[in-house]
Amino acid sequence: MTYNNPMEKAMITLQPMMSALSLPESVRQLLNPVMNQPFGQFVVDSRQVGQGDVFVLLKSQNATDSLDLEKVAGYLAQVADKAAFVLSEIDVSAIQSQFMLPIIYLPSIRDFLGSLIQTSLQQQHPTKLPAVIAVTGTNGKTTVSQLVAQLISQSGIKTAVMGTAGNGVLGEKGAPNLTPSTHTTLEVFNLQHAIDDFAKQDVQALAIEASSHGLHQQRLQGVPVNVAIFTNLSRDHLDYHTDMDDYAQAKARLFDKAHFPTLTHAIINLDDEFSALMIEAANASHLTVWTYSLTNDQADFFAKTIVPSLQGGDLTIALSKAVTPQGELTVNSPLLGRFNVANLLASIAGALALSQSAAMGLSVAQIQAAVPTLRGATGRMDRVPSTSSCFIVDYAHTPDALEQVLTSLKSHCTGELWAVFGCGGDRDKGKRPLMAQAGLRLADKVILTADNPRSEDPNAILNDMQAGMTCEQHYQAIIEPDRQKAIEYAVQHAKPSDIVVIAGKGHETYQEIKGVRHDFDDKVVVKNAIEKFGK
Ligand SMILES: CC(=O)N[C@H]1[C@@H](OP(=O)(O)OP(=O)(O)OC[C@H]2O[C@@H](n3ccc(=O)[nH]c3=O)[C@H](O)[C@@H]2O)O[C@H](CO)[C@@H](O)[C@@H]1O[C@H](C)C(=O)N[C@@H](C)C(=O)N[C@H](CCC(=O)O)C(=O)O
Ligand SMILES: Nc1ncnc2c1ncn2[C@@H]1O[C@H](COP(=O)(O)OP(=O)(O)OP(=O)(O)O)[C@@H](O)[C@H]1O
Ligand SMILES: N[C@H](CCC[C@H](N)C(=O)O)C(=O)O
Ligand SMILES: [Mg+2]
Repeated sequence: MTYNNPMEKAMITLQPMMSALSLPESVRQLLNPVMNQPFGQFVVDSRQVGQGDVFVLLKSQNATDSLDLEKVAGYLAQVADKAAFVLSEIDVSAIQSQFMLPIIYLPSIRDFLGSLIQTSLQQQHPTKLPAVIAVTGTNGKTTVSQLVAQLISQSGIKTAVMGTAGNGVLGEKGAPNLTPSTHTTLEVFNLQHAIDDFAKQDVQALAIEASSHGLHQQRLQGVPVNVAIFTNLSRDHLDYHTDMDDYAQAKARLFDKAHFPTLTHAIINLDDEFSALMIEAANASHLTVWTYSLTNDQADFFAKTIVPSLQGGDLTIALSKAVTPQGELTVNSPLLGRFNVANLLASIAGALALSQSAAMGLSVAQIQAAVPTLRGATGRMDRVPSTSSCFIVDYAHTPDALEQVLTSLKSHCTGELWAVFGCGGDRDKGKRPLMAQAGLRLADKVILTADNPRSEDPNAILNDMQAGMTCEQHYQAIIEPDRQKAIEYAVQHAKPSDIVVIAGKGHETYQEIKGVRHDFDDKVVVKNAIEKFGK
């Protein structure tokens, strides 16, 4: 996404924006020299800076690049003849004299950058921003954000969604019309512009995924979040976060009013061991906390009965008096998998909370009516039609997700359960053997293959996955680095009563090998294999 600044675009100044921003006095003073300097817009990438723009220079997340002044000098040289001035997170005093433009050092800029961008957009064309529900957690963010968006949209409220599977406004009957996204949580500039675009289209509600990277890097700063949802926390991203505690603290930021002053409600999964940390953060911010659970009848949203099937399940959900005097909700859910009952509870709670927070007038009855019409997110527990075996494309790419998926499917499987999956390159290596072990423990037949190797050697990733495997497990697993061949093998050899799950790439339409993205869509490959082998 790029936003050009055509010369005819009105120039603005910082001065009139000040009353809408709560900036520390020290920051205001630092900004004084450029307070009345006209500019076009804030831009965070030197390559996209147009004439008269402000270049916001951010520190790299890459440890070796983070203070590489030679690289930074290159970025500054690129904008020197164009930018009105520079706001820098990096101390460039050692090279500043090379450039004839004002450079203001603001090490805390991420604390207010989103608000700064949003206020500048508001100054150019005022809009009413949507009410926002943000979803964090290791697994289930895309699913919950899409479900909650559908529940709200079905009641006639114009709703948008942003996340891994794409960004867009929900169309009629709640079908999302998504433009592919570069990130689960966009970087601050693209995120604020996307929200501004939604506001211009009169979007009233927005469900957004908050990744731990996004929270840690403050990409969501300035997003007016009303309701925050926590799904769960399990091993992932320990290439980026130092340990599970650091990872959990990043997630907990979403429940802190110091970061999101517009928060009113927190929706928290009581079944997760990190729920206490999230509840603590929410309580410290005096939020209304609603919990949900599959096992604990003290939760505000409790799945009292679950009758699962391969088509979804019949549920009775007990609602606490703190939420509604209405008591119980009986629904038929079209979503496959026990964990999707948890996702549904989170979504129902989120929709009711957003309605309360932003006075949208959504009723429990409206939500109940919408549940049977819900569609799961594409590529999550997604059945590919076949006249024989059951083929499912799923996005499990963590040990816990794989375990949840296989456990759910095992209970419906009268034949053998197959799992075809790999692990992504340039991502947390520690999860590789854990994913393999989850597959080997729960599936009868396992095919280890490539996911997105990115810059890594696919065979090296497969070796990491096989670390610690016993002789018996080696016998149980087939290793096939070619993902298409792996899928075709499973489709060809599956018997009618078998269930085959192809996990890890879900909605993705590419496979990234040595930095190049090749067309690859698990659902298309499965469909073609079904045709090829007459399944
Ligand atoms: C680890 C990580 O999050 N990296 C992100 C980070 O990269 P970086 O700091 O290394 O970027 P950089 O290239 O050094 O640039 C630093 C700054 O200089 C600027 N720059 C850079 C080059 C240039 O010529 N001129 C210039 O001004 C950049 O715009 C940036 O502001 O900032 C970049 C720009 O915003 C992001 O694109 C990049 O995401 C990378 C591609 C990535 O793969 N991120 C993944 C891990 C991620 O964020 N994933 C989560 C989801 C995880 C999950 O849910 O499972 C997500 O939210 O998508
Ligand atoms: N509540 C849950 N608990 C455990 N596993 C889940 C849950 N919901 C979904 N999953 C599993 O995780 C996979 C990814 O789900 P989803 O895309 O909704 O998660 P996400 O948090 O958005 O992932 P990402 O970090 O890639 O954005 C699903 O395909 C399913 O296998
Ligand atoms: N949001 C996740 C997606 C992983 C999907 C999997 N297919 C892979 O490429 O590892 C990540 O960026 O870690
Ligand atoms: Mg996601």
